[in-house]
Amino acid sequence: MTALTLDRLTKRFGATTVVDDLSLAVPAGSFLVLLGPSGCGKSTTLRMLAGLEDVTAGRIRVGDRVVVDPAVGVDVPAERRGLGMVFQSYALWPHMTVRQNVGWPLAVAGWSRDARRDRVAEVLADLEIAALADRSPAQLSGGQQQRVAIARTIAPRPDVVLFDEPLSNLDARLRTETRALLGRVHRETGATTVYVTHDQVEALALATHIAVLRDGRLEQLGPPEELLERPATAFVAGFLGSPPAVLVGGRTVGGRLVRDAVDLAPVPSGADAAHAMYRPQDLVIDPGGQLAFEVLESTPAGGAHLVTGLLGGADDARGGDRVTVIADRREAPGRTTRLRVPAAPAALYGTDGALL
Ligand SMILES: Nc1ncnc2c1ncn2[C@@H]1O[C@H](COP(=O)(O)OP(=O)(O)OP(=O)(O)O)[C@@H](O)[C@H]1O
Repeated sequence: MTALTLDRLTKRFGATTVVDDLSLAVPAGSFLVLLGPSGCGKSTTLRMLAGLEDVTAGRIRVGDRVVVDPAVGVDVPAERRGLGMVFQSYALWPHMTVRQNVGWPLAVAGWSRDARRDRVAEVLADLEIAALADRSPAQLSGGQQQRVAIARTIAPRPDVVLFDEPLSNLDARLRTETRALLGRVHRETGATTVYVTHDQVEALALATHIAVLRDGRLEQLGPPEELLERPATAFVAGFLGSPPAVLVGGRTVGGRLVRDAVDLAPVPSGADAAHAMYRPQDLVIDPGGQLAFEVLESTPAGGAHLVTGLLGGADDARGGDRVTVIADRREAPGRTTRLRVPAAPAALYGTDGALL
Protein backbone atom coordinates (compact mmCIF):
# COMPACT_ATOMS: atom_id res chain seq x y z
CA MET A 1 0.00 0.00 0.00
CA THR A 2 1.09 3.51 -0.78
CA ALA A 3 1.11 6.64 1.35
CA LEU A 4 0.86 10.11 -0.17
CA THR A 5 2.73 13.14 1.04
CA LEU A 6 2.14 16.73 0.03
CA ASP A 7 4.88 18.97 1.25
CA ARG A 8 4.36 22.76 1.18
CA LEU A 9 2.42 22.50 -2.05
CA THR A 10 1.64 25.84 -3.68
CA LYS A 11 -0.23 26.76 -6.84
CA ARG A 12 -0.49 30.24 -8.29
CA PHE A 13 -2.46 31.29 -11.34
CA GLY A 14 -0.79 34.61 -12.22
CA ALA A 15 -0.84 36.71 -9.07
CA THR A 16 -3.55 34.58 -7.40
CA THR A 17 -2.50 31.88 -4.95
CA VAL A 18 -5.15 29.13 -4.99
CA VAL A 19 -3.25 26.47 -3.02
CA ASP A 20 -1.07 27.96 -0.33
CA ASP A 21 1.76 26.06 1.36
CA LEU A 22 -0.35 22.91 1.81
CA SER A 23 1.22 20.00 3.68
CA LEU A 24 -0.69 16.73 4.11
CA ALA A 25 0.40 13.23 5.00
CA VAL A 26 -2.08 10.63 3.78
CA PRO A 27 -1.45 7.23 5.39
CA ALA A 28 -1.42 4.18 3.10
CA GLY A 29 -4.87 2.69 2.64
CA SER A 30 -6.74 5.68 4.01
CA PHE A 31 -9.69 7.46 2.44
CA LEU A 32 -8.94 11.16 2.55
CA VAL A 33 -11.72 13.60 1.72
CA LEU A 34 -10.75 17.12 0.71
CA LEU A 35 -13.61 19.25 1.91
CA GLY A 36 -14.22 22.97 1.76
CA PRO A 37 -16.33 25.70 0.20
CA SER A 38 -16.41 26.30 -3.53
CA GLY A 39 -13.15 27.74 -4.83
CA CYS A 40 -10.99 26.70 -1.84
CA GLY A 41 -8.59 24.75 -4.07
CA LYS A 42 -9.79 21.13 -3.70
CA SER A 43 -9.85 20.27 -7.40
CA THR A 44 -6.60 22.09 -8.08
CA THR A 45 -4.90 20.05 -5.33
CA LEU A 46 -6.26 16.80 -6.78
CA ARG A 47 -5.21 17.80 -10.29
CA MET A 48 -1.68 18.54 -9.09
CA LEU A 49 -1.57 15.09 -7.47
CA ALA A 50 -2.79 13.51 -10.70
CA GLY A 51 -0.22 15.38 -12.80
CA LEU A 52 -2.87 17.33 -14.71
CA GLU A 53 -1.81 20.71 -13.32
CA ASP A 54 1.68 22.20 -12.93
CA VAL A 55 2.92 22.78 -9.40
CA THR A 56 4.28 26.25 -8.59
CA ALA A 57 6.27 25.11 -5.55
CA GLY A 58 6.45 22.23 -3.10
CA ARG A 59 6.77 18.48 -3.42
CA ILE A 60 4.48 15.47 -3.86
CA ARG A 61 5.54 11.93 -2.94
CA VAL A 62 3.66 8.76 -3.89
CA GLY A 63 5.02 6.15 -1.51
CA ASP A 64 8.78 6.74 -1.43
CA ARG A 65 8.89 8.24 -4.88
CA VAL A 66 9.00 11.99 -5.46
CA VAL A 67 6.69 12.62 -8.42
CA VAL A 68 6.83 16.42 -8.41
CA ASP A 69 9.39 18.84 -7.11
CA PRO A 70 9.92 21.89 -9.30
CA ALA A 71 12.91 22.94 -7.19
CA VAL A 72 14.89 19.97 -8.56
CA GLY A 73 13.11 19.68 -11.91
CA VAL A 74 11.14 16.48 -11.11
CA ASP A 75 7.75 16.16 -12.83
CA VAL A 76 6.67 12.55 -13.46
CA PRO A 77 3.99 12.47 -16.21
CA ALA A 78 0.43 11.65 -15.16
CA GLU A 79 0.39 8.17 -16.70
CA ARG A 80 3.57 7.14 -14.85
CA ARG A 81 2.42 8.13 -11.34
CA GLY A 82 0.56 4.85 -10.66
CA LEU A 83 -2.71 6.70 -9.95
CA GLY A 84 -6.26 6.14 -11.16
CA MET A 85 -8.69 9.02 -11.41
CA VAL A 86 -12.50 9.27 -11.63
CA PHE A 87 -14.02 12.60 -12.66
CA GLN A 88 -17.42 14.18 -12.29
CA SER A 89 -18.08 13.49 -15.98
CA TYR A 90 -17.75 9.87 -16.94
CA ALA A 91 -15.67 10.26 -20.14
CA LEU A 92 -16.18 6.68 -21.33
CA TRP A 93 -15.00 5.76 -24.81
CA PRO A 94 -18.26 5.94 -26.78
CA HIS A 95 -17.32 3.46 -29.53
CA MET A 96 -16.39 0.69 -27.04
CA THR A 97 -18.68 -1.62 -25.07
CA VAL A 98 -18.63 -1.59 -21.27
CA ARG A 99 -16.39 -4.68 -21.30
CA GLN A 100 -13.98 -3.03 -23.74
CA ASN A 101 -13.94 0.23 -21.76
CA VAL A 102 -12.98 -1.59 -18.58
CA GLY A 103 -10.49 -3.89 -20.33
CA TRP A 104 -8.69 -1.18 -22.28
CA PRO A 105 -6.42 0.13 -19.48
CA LEU A 106 -5.41 -3.49 -18.80
CA ALA A 107 -4.48 -4.01 -22.44
CA VAL A 108 -2.43 -0.81 -22.37
CA ALA A 109 -0.69 -2.06 -19.22
CA GLY A 110 0.21 -5.31 -21.02
CA TRP A 111 -2.08 -7.77 -19.17
CA SER A 112 -2.56 -11.13 -20.95
CA ARG A 113 -5.90 -11.85 -22.61
CA ASP A 114 -6.90 -14.37 -19.92
CA ALA A 115 -5.93 -12.15 -17.01
CA ARG A 116 -7.82 -9.30 -18.63
CA ARG A 117 -10.98 -11.36 -19.10
CA ASP A 118 -10.92 -12.53 -15.47
CA ARG A 119 -10.23 -9.11 -14.02
CA VAL A 120 -12.91 -7.39 -16.12
CA ALA A 121 -15.47 -10.00 -15.02
CA GLU A 122 -14.42 -9.46 -11.41
CA VAL A 123 -14.76 -5.66 -11.36
CA LEU A 124 -18.00 -5.70 -13.33
CA ALA A 125 -19.42 -8.08 -10.71
CA ASP A 126 -18.03 -5.92 -7.87
CA LEU A 127 -19.75 -2.85 -9.26
CA GLU A 128 -22.94 -4.79 -10.03
CA ILE A 129 -22.84 -4.03 -13.76
CA ALA A 130 -22.03 -7.49 -15.19
CA ALA A 131 -25.35 -7.55 -17.03
CA LEU A 132 -24.36 -4.39 -18.94
CA ALA A 133 -21.05 -5.77 -20.29
CA ASP A 134 -22.02 -5.73 -23.97
CA ARG A 135 -23.79 -2.38 -24.03
CA SER A 136 -22.27 0.82 -25.36
CA PRO A 137 -22.09 3.90 -23.08
CA ALA A 138 -24.95 5.57 -24.99
CA GLN A 139 -27.22 2.74 -23.79
CA LEU A 140 -26.51 3.40 -20.10
CA SER A 141 -28.00 5.75 -17.51
CA GLY A 142 -25.75 8.33 -15.84
CA GLY A 143 -25.43 6.19 -12.71
CA GLN A 144 -24.48 3.13 -14.74
CA GLN A 145 -21.93 5.14 -16.73
CA GLN A 146 -20.32 6.33 -13.53
CA ARG A 147 -20.06 2.73 -12.27
CA VAL A 148 -18.33 1.77 -15.52
CA ALA A 149 -15.94 4.71 -15.08
CA ILE A 150 -15.15 3.54 -11.53
CA ALA A 151 -14.70 -0.07 -12.76
CA ARG A 152 -12.35 1.12 -15.49
CA THR A 153 -10.27 3.08 -13.00
CA ILE A 154 -9.89 0.33 -10.39
CA ALA A 155 -9.43 -2.55 -12.89
CA PRO A 156 -5.62 -2.17 -13.12
CA ARG A 157 -5.44 -2.19 -9.29
CA PRO A 158 -3.92 1.28 -8.86
CA ASP A 159 -2.28 1.91 -5.50
CA VAL A 160 -3.89 5.32 -5.31
CA VAL A 161 -7.30 6.41 -6.60
CA LEU A 162 -8.37 10.03 -6.98
CA PHE A 163 -12.01 11.08 -7.22
CA ASP A 164 -13.24 14.54 -8.18
CA GLU A 165 -16.90 14.88 -7.10
CA PRO A 166 -17.78 11.55 -8.76
CA LEU A 167 -21.38 11.54 -7.52
CA SER A 168 -22.38 15.11 -8.17
CA ASN A 169 -24.21 14.36 -11.44
CA LEU A 170 -26.37 11.62 -9.88
CA ASP A 171 -29.81 11.98 -8.33
CA ALA A 172 -30.22 11.62 -4.56
CA ARG A 173 -31.05 7.90 -4.49
CA LEU A 174 -28.25 6.95 -6.88
CA ARG A 175 -25.80 9.06 -4.92
CA THR A 176 -26.57 7.10 -1.78
CA GLU A 177 -26.29 3.76 -3.58
CA THR A 178 -23.08 4.61 -5.41
CA ARG A 179 -21.61 6.08 -2.23
CA ALA A 180 -22.10 2.78 -0.42
CA LEU A 181 -20.54 0.98 -3.36
CA LEU A 182 -17.50 3.26 -3.25
CA GLY A 183 -17.08 2.55 0.45
CA ARG A 184 -17.17 -1.17 -0.24
CA VAL A 185 -14.71 -0.89 -3.14
CA HIS A 186 -12.34 1.00 -0.87
CA ARG A 187 -12.59 -1.59 1.90
CA GLU A 188 -11.98 -4.39 -0.60
CA THR A 189 -9.12 -2.85 -2.60
CA GLY A 190 -7.43 -0.98 0.26
CA ALA A 191 -6.28 1.60 -2.32
CA THR A 192 -5.23 4.93 -0.82
CA THR A 193 -8.01 7.27 -1.89
CA VAL A 194 -8.26 11.03 -2.20
CA TYR A 195 -11.78 12.28 -2.76
CA VAL A 196 -12.96 15.80 -3.48
CA THR A 197 -16.45 16.84 -2.52
CA HIS A 198 -18.36 19.65 -0.90
CA ASP A 199 -21.04 17.23 0.28
CA GLN A 200 -20.88 16.84 4.06
CA VAL A 201 -22.77 13.57 4.14
CA GLU A 202 -20.50 12.00 1.53
CA ALA A 203 -17.45 13.16 3.43
CA LEU A 204 -18.64 11.88 6.79
CA ALA A 205 -19.85 8.57 5.34
CA LEU A 206 -16.69 7.67 3.42
CA ALA A 207 -13.69 9.36 4.99
CA THR A 208 -11.13 7.84 7.29
CA HIS A 209 -9.53 11.31 7.24
CA ILE A 210 -10.90 14.73 6.31
CA ALA A 211 -8.83 17.74 5.32
CA VAL A 212 -10.82 20.97 5.53
CA LEU A 213 -9.44 23.62 3.18
CA ARG A 214 -10.19 27.31 3.18
CA ASP A 215 -8.75 29.75 0.65
CA GLY A 216 -6.14 27.20 -0.39
CA ARG A 217 -4.88 26.61 3.14
CA LEU A 218 -5.35 23.65 5.47
CA GLU A 219 -7.65 24.40 8.41
CA GLN A 220 -7.61 20.93 9.97
CA LEU A 221 -6.75 17.32 9.10
CA GLY A 222 -7.92 14.29 11.06
CA PRO A 223 -10.49 11.51 11.37
CA PRO A 224 -14.08 12.78 10.96
CA GLU A 225 -14.94 12.12 14.63
CA GLU A 226 -11.98 14.21 15.78
CA LEU A 227 -12.95 17.16 13.56
CA LEU A 228 -16.56 16.98 14.74
CA GLU A 229 -15.66 16.56 18.41
CA ARG A 230 -12.88 19.09 18.55
CA PRO A 231 -12.85 21.53 15.66
CA ALA A 232 -9.49 23.33 15.68
CA THR A 233 -10.93 26.53 14.24
CA ALA A 234 -14.22 28.41 14.26
CA PHE A 235 -14.32 27.89 10.48
CA VAL A 236 -14.23 24.07 10.83
CA ALA A 237 -16.81 24.21 13.63
CA GLY A 238 -19.18 26.26 11.50
CA PHE A 239 -18.56 24.24 8.33
CA LEU A 240 -18.46 20.56 9.26
CA GLY A 241 -21.50 18.53 10.27
CA SER A 242 -25.09 18.49 9.17
CA PRO A 243 -26.11 20.75 10.76
CA PRO A 244 -22.73 22.22 11.78
CA ALA A 245 -21.99 23.52 15.27
CA VAL A 246 -23.61 26.81 16.29
CA LEU A 247 -21.22 29.74 16.59
CA VAL A 248 -22.40 32.68 18.66
CA GLY A 249 -20.27 35.76 18.06
CA GLY A 250 -19.46 38.17 20.85
CA ARG A 251 -16.80 40.43 22.36
CA THR A 252 -14.45 39.89 25.25
CA VAL A 253 -15.26 42.41 27.97
CA GLY A 254 -13.60 42.21 31.38
CA GLY A 255 -12.60 38.55 30.93
CA ARG A 256 -16.07 37.44 29.79
CA LEU A 257 -17.45 36.69 26.32
CA VAL A 258 -20.50 38.92 25.97
CA ARG A 259 -23.11 39.26 23.25
CA ASP A 260 -25.79 41.93 23.35
CA ALA A 261 -25.27 42.26 27.12
CA VAL A 262 -25.66 38.49 27.58
CA ASP A 263 -22.75 36.93 29.46
CA LEU A 264 -21.88 33.72 27.57
CA ALA A 265 -18.71 32.43 29.25
CA PRO A 266 -15.50 33.29 31.08
CA VAL A 267 -12.51 33.78 28.77
CA PRO A 268 -9.07 32.38 29.71
CA SER A 269 -6.85 35.14 31.00
CA GLY A 270 -5.00 37.07 28.31
CA ALA A 271 -7.16 35.60 25.51
CA ASP A 272 -9.50 37.51 23.21
CA ALA A 273 -12.51 35.31 22.44
CA ALA A 274 -14.78 36.03 19.48
CA HIS A 275 -17.09 33.00 19.33
CA ALA A 276 -18.75 30.55 21.66
CA MET A 277 -19.51 27.15 20.10
CA TYR A 278 -22.55 25.02 20.99
CA ARG A 279 -23.94 21.73 19.68
CA PRO A 280 -27.09 22.30 17.61
CA GLN A 281 -29.08 20.01 19.93
CA ASP A 282 -28.02 21.93 23.06
CA LEU A 283 -29.76 25.21 22.18
CA VAL A 284 -33.43 25.42 23.01
CA ILE A 285 -36.03 27.63 21.36
CA ASP A 286 -37.68 29.20 24.39
CA PRO A 287 -39.41 32.60 24.74
CA GLY A 288 -37.57 32.92 28.09
CA GLY A 289 -34.11 32.41 26.47
CA GLN A 290 -31.24 34.92 26.53
CA LEU A 291 -30.85 35.65 22.81
CA ALA A 292 -33.37 36.95 20.27
CA PHE A 293 -33.94 34.52 17.40
CA GLU A 294 -35.78 35.18 14.14
CA VAL A 295 -36.92 31.95 12.48
CA LEU A 296 -36.10 31.73 8.77
CA GLU A 297 -37.05 28.13 8.01
CA SER A 298 -37.97 24.86 9.69
CA THR A 299 -37.27 21.49 8.04
CA PRO A 300 -38.36 18.08 9.35
CA ALA A 301 -35.43 15.65 9.70
CA GLY A 302 -35.43 12.20 11.28
CA GLY A 303 -38.22 12.87 13.78
CA ALA A 304 -36.84 16.30 14.77
CA HIS A 305 -36.82 19.71 13.09
CA LEU A 306 -33.86 21.69 11.84
CA VAL A 307 -34.68 25.30 12.57
CA THR A 308 -32.54 27.93 10.89
CA GLY A 309 -32.73 31.53 12.00
CA LEU A 310 -30.89 34.75 12.70
CA LEU A 311 -29.45 35.30 16.14
CA GLY A 312 -29.95 38.70 17.60
CA GLY A 313 -33.24 39.24 15.80
CA ALA A 314 -34.33 42.08 13.57
CA ASP A 315 -33.64 44.72 16.23
CA ASP A 316 -29.93 43.90 16.26
CA ALA A 317 -28.09 46.61 14.35
CA ARG A 318 -25.03 44.32 14.01
CA GLY A 319 -27.03 41.90 11.87
CA GLY A 320 -27.61 38.41 13.17
CA ASP A 321 -25.52 35.27 12.85
CA ARG A 322 -27.29 32.58 10.83
CA VAL A 323 -27.50 29.38 12.87
CA THR A 324 -29.32 26.04 12.71
CA VAL A 325 -30.56 24.28 15.84
CA ILE A 326 -32.26 20.91 16.32
CA ALA A 327 -35.72 21.37 17.82
CA ASP A 328 -38.44 18.92 18.75
CA ARG A 329 -41.17 20.80 16.91
CA ARG A 330 -41.70 22.92 13.84
CA GLU A 331 -41.27 26.69 14.13
CA ALA A 332 -43.14 29.16 11.93
CA PRO A 333 -40.83 31.08 9.55
CA GLY A 334 -40.91 34.80 10.24
CA ARG A 335 -41.60 34.34 13.93
CA THR A 336 -39.33 36.13 16.35
CA THR A 337 -38.67 34.20 19.53
CA ARG A 338 -35.68 33.56 21.78
CA LEU A 339 -32.96 30.98 22.16
CA ARG A 340 -31.73 29.56 25.44
CA VAL A 341 -28.01 28.79 25.48
CA PRO A 342 -26.46 26.36 27.99
CA ALA A 343 -24.45 27.75 30.90
CA ALA A 344 -21.16 26.64 29.32
CA PRO A 345 -20.31 26.55 25.60
CA ALA A 346 -18.69 23.40 24.12
CA ALA A 347 -15.67 25.53 23.07
CA LEU A 348 -14.43 29.10 22.64
CA TYR A 349 -12.62 30.50 19.61
CA GLY A 350 -10.36 33.55 19.55
CA THR A 351 -10.43 36.59 17.26
CA ASP A 352 -7.94 34.72 15.01
CA GLY A 353 -10.43 31.82 14.72
CA ALA A 354 -8.27 29.35 16.70
CA LEU A 355 -9.58 27.16 19.52
CA LEU A 356 -8.87 28.64 22.95
N1 LIG B 1 -6.92 27.62 -14.86
C1 LIG B 1 -7.21 28.52 -13.93
N2 LIG B 1 -6.85 29.81 -14.06
C2 LIG B 1 -7.12 30.72 -13.11
N3 LIG B 1 -7.75 30.44 -11.95
C3 LIG B 1 -8.13 29.18 -11.75
C4 LIG B 1 -7.89 28.14 -12.72
N4 LIG B 1 -8.38 26.97 -12.22
C5 LIG B 1 -8.91 27.27 -11.02
N5 LIG B 1 -8.77 28.58 -10.73
C6 LIG B 1 -9.20 29.26 -9.51
O1 LIG B 1 -8.60 28.60 -8.42
C7 LIG B 1 -9.46 28.58 -7.30
C8 LIG B 1 -9.60 27.16 -6.79
O2 LIG B 1 -10.30 26.39 -7.75
P1 LIG B 1 -10.68 24.86 -7.50
O3 LIG B 1 -11.41 24.39 -8.72
O4 LIG B 1 -9.46 24.13 -7.11
O5 LIG B 1 -11.66 24.99 -6.28
P2 LIG B 1 -12.62 23.90 -5.65
O6 LIG B 1 -12.39 23.99 -4.19
O7 LIG B 1 -12.41 22.59 -6.31
O8 LIG B 1 -14.03 24.49 -6.01
P3 LIG B 1 -15.42 23.76 -6.42
O9 LIG B 1 -15.91 23.09 -5.18
O10 LIG B 1 -16.28 24.91 -6.82
O11 LIG B 1 -15.11 22.82 -7.55
C9 LIG B 1 -10.78 29.19 -7.75
O12 LIG B 1 -10.82 30.53 -7.30
C10 LIG B 1 -10.68 29.14 -9.25
O13 LIG B 1 -11.39 30.21 -9.83
